[in-house]
Amino acid sequence: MGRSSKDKRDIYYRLAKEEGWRARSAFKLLQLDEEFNLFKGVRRAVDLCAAPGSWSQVLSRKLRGKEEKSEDVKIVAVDLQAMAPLPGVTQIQGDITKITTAQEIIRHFEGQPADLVVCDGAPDVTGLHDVDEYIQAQLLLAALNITTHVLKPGGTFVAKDVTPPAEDLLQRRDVRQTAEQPKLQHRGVCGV
Ligand SMILES: C[S@@+](CC[C@H](N)C(=O)[O-])C[C@H]1O[C@@H](n2cnc3c(N)ncnc32)[C@H](O)[C@@H]1O
Repeated sequence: MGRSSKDKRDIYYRLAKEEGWRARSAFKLLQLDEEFNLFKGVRRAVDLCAAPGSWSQVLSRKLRGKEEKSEDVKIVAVDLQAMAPLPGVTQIQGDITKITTAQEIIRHFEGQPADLVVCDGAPDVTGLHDVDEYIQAQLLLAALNITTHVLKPGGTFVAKDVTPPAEDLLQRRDVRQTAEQPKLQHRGVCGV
């Protein structure tokens, strides 16, 4: 049975279609919110590696609610790939490991730092375990570097797929961390 047939049987795949989420991964963020109350008091957020945009959809719905205009809400979404527009979400197409992309993100939060940074980054896999682990760790390092510039003290950083070296990295950066396994899939870390 092909991958897409398998996916179609997946309860979260069907639920995402029904509820209008762009990807089933929306439920990972919603589950983390149930567990950690992630969005409480959050008005400014960054979504790193955001395409096709289901986490940005969650942020848009949770932070803006039903209000047509939420002047104080700011959501910046970044990905290598272009994304279809979302209400209240500013999009940047770029590579988060590049200094120019990092600078562009940082510019959006100068003066008023973000309350929340999320990163669901997944590089293309090469099939070579060590290489893939290294690239994944580099992506997390890039996300963490950007976070140190845009996140307010006491803000929340959420990232997925942390390899053992990257966990060490978070500890070295003195980030308080909680390992969490959303019901949907993927090992993740929520640093607060
Ligand atoms: C699993 S998808 C993210 C799904 C997204 N959270 C959602 O809910 O729709 C992983 C994304 O990471 C992006 N990505 C991988 N490496 C990146 C990089 N260096 N800079 C920016 N985005 C990257 C990919 O383009 C891909 O869209």
